[in-house]
Amino acid sequence: MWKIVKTKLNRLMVKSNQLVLVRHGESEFNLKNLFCGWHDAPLSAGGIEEARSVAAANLNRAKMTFDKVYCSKLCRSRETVEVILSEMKCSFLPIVSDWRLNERHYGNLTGINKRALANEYGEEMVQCWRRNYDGLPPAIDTSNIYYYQIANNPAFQEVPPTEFPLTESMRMCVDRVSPVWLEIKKDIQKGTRLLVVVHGTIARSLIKLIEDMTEEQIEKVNIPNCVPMIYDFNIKTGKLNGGLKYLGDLEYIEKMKKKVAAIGD
Ligand SMILES: O=C(OP(=O)(O)O)[C@H](O)COP(=O)(O)O
Repeated sequence: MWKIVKTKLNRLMVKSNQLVLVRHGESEFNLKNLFCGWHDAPLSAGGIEEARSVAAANLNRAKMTFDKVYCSKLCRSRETVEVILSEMKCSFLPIVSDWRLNERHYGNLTGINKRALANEYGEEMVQCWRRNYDGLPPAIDTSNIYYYQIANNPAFQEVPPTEFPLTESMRMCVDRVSPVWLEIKKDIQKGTRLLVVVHGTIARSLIKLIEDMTEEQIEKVNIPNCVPMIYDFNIKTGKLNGGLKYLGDLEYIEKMKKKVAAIGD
């Protein structure tokens, strides 16, 4: 007991605390270049390997340790957490899975190939749906083959019916993520070391809130799968000590950012 109190006291005396953000490993929908959103696609074999050899390996190499993990209700986020914790030998850590960290709902674009959509509507329209802060895909309806799977997913039973989205812009995502960010920030200021494993748009929403970025700035940010992103905070003020740091091979990270930014094949 005394040992735990002493460790916590030591941590608070250190005066700074780090937050690690990770986008989940490649999902089967990422692999096929399909809009995914609230569809519950599992990790691909490559995604499981990324969680092991990119996320966990870099975290182990940097000797990172955690007290608590946040993830979404989507299995690609949870599966990534499980691989990382197993590789880091800390599967005992508490995991908070919160529906408000689910990926942006891609509306009726869910399940559509990005290149096929660009061929039909043009690249500019597709990039507007993907990255414009107010880009709002058409609402999902029963003509979408994933409509019922999403509506009836038992993992989403905690979502209040009035808040269950049919489509979302990034602005709407930032609004839903904001209260979770305040909870995360409280943990950071208590000295709790956090790993947050989420999705492309949710990581971008958190980055916007953390760095107080403008809409134009966040539209240009693209998040590679499984690359740990680290922020250092002053515990007392809650303010950032410096900017975002990526863990891993910089050439690989730049290549993967470009891949995510592109519409793909
Ligand atoms: O579900 C998605 O995000 P995720 O793979 O991070 O969960 C999106 O389909 C990613 O596509 P985008 O990069 O065009 O926003």
